[in-house]
Amino acid sequence: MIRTLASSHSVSQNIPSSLWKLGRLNHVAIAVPDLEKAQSLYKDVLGAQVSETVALPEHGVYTVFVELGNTKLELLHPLGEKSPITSFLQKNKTGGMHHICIEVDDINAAMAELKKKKIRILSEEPKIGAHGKPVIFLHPKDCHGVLVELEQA
Ligand SMILES: C[C@@H](C(=O)O)C(=O)SCCNC(=O)CCNC(=O)[C@H](O)C(C)(C)COP(=O)(O)OP(=O)(O)OC[C@H]1O[C@@H](n2cnc3c(N)ncnc32)[C@H](O)[C@@H]1OP(=O)(O)O
Ligand SMILES: [Co+2]
Repeated sequence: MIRTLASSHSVSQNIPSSLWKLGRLNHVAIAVPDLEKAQSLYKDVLGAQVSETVALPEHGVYTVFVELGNTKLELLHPLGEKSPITSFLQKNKTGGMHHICIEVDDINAAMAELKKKKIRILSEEPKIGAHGKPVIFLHPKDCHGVLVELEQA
């Protein structure tokens, strides 16, 4: 149902009764064809605090984190022949927004419920993500065109 916003700014709350809930936005990930150039943009041009490059062979990516205070950017570059971001970069040659990562308080409960709701989860089990915590990915075609990563808070 569509509600027209008049004088009130209250947002209608429709909280499903589930065993888990969404938390903070952990990061927004950007896939880039040249990691050093992207690192330099955020560090030298925009003046952000930027991490070293970390290789995550389990995920097939190199990552760099940019600190933004309320959240982070994750710069991604393919690692290895089977990187999950290779075809994305072939389609988006100058790079582009690749996924968002939202924290959850119980990733196993989230996984069980989302499976029941026919949202495709892109691994059999959670993997350990860039912050040493379990993560899963939800298929972009089941999330209105956005690849969604869920990370155990
Ligand atoms: C370290 C960790 C962390 O932060 O802790 C990370 O983030 S690791 C970050 C890297 N890891 C991951 O992304 C893992 C999960 N991702 C995957 O398994 C894959 O990337 C898929 C999402 C399945 C897509 O794989 P691939 O691009 O090879 O498949 P595909 O070319 O057949 O794509 C299927 C359809 O999805 C679309 N598609 C592909 N990637 C997309 C994306 N990032 N956002 C939105 N749509 C996307 C394609 O355009 C295509 O749509 P059309 O059919 O309409 O053309
Ligand atoms: Co990520």
